[in-house]
Amino acid sequence: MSDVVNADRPAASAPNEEAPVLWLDKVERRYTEAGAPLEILKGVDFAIWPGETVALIAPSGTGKSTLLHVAGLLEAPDGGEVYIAGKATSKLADKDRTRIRRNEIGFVYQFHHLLPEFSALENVVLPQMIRGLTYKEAKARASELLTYLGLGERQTHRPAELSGGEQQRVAIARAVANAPSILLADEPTGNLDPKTADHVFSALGQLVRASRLAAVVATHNMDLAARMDRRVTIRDGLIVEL
Ligand SMILES: Nc1ncnc2c1ncn2[C@@H]1O[C@H](COP(=O)(O)OP(=O)(O)OP(=O)(O)O)[C@@H](O)[C@H]1O
Repeated sequence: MSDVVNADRPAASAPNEEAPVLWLDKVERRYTEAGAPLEILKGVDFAIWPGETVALIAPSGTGKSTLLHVAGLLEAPDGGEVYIAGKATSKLADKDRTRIRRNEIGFVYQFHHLLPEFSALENVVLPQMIRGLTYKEAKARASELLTYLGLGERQTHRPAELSGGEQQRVAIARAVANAPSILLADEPTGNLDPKTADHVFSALGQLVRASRLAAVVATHNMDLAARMDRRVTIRDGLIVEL
């Protein structure tokens, strides 16, 4: 039980006693540049609870992507611990970390990274089949999600036949296809015009609330950030509430 959060709760207090779904406990991350260490995260403490949305607003180069990569188990921290649903992840075998990432975490990037030769529907079906669902099951869920996001009539279109906002909504459907508990988004509307960004952001918010996802969204858009539950920044390698 030593890897389960109990006495050692995160400093931030939840509105109720529910455990945070993601907790970064004194997380450190450094790179080496020209032989010199570059300290990016210097002991980050950050927790987020189910159903919560947090905007991460920080200047370029301060470590937003690094933070999302570490939180999403794509990169290991150099110090500290990342807890997902109360479970410490740093000492897990690669295959267990991959399983947690696949089951619990959805990613949305600035550029959608959809597979160009597949339809919108197939792009949302594929991650579910990788997880072990049958095509029929995966298709039903994909179709339901795309319809929910206003793409019911666009399911058979390939990415190149969709607008930027539509492509990004497909990417959101793909990110949540396996019903993760955490959504990590890196500038998900950064590539869109303001009106389309607003649309995509609304769709994202609706989905997050309906599924009680915990969402961390890195954005430079203050209007969109204002619509989230909390806003944080990275200052001197630490997360600070705004
Ligand atoms: N693999 C790496 N090796 C060396 N340095 C890196 C590596 N990845 C990131 N960095 C450096 O770490 C710092 C933080 O990078 P990161 O991508 O997390 O910033 P960011 O806040 O997301 O920036 P942006 O808003 O421009 O995307 C930058 O100075 C970057 O050059």
